[in-house]
Amino acid sequence: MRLIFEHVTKKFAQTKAIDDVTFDVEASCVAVVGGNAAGKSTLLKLIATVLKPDEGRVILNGIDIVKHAHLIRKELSYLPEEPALMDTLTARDNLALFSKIKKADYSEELLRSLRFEPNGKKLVKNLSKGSRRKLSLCIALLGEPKILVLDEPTSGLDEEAKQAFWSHLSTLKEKNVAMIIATHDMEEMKKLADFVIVLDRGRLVKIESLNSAASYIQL
Ligand SMILES: Nc1ncnc2c1ncn2[C@@H]1O[C@H](COP(=O)(O)OP(=O)(O)OP(=O)(O)O)[C@@H](O)[C@H]1O
Repeated sequence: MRLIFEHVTKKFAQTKAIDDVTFDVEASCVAVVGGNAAGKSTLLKLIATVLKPDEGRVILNGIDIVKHAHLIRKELSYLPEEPALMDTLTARDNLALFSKIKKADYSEELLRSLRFEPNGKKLVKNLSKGSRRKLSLCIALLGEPKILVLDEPTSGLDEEAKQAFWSHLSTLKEKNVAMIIATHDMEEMKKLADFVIVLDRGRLVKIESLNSAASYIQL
């Protein structure tokens, strides 16, 4: 994956959530880190084409994603920090519904690999935070997307589920799935990521390579 940010700014009223960010990375897996309100979720939303920049361009694999959002949306799956689930349906019904929307069946193997055992009768609104997270992850991974944009994917997961998830991502990386992940789980991310992008109050403060095979140009 090649991801280019060219002088990208995104404002909310007076707040510059992303402030003149510029980088050019070629990598399979990019970690986005920073403290609260650093701009991580906003950066991911720009890549997922949920938001448009006020200034600048975002180019993903040669495509200007503001001009051609529909092309990127076909290949990309986005897990928001607060995923929208159908609360009044069961987990299985959610999986069936999102499978239809994404035109991709879910497999028992996927559920097992994320340690998710959906309870037949419970409605999603009554599930624990961790179970809701596992369900959201299963939905995000439906249909074998080529690019994953994941916002705090392991938040609320227990240790076993976290390990299972990182190991699943590692397998996907071997299958050439590209990933951009905002996380506080840096120990695990260091094993997976080729680059770490560090944000602070909307500014790019550091971009660090963790893998000599990956490359970047900070313009
Ligand atoms: N929809 C919005 N309306 C107004 N301000 C927003 C909106 N989204 C983000 N912001 C502001 O933009 C800044 C960056 O927010 P963002 O959610 O991108 O940060 P973050 O690094 O993901 O934070 P956290 O780790 O706390 O989730 C914050 O000051 C936030 O209040």
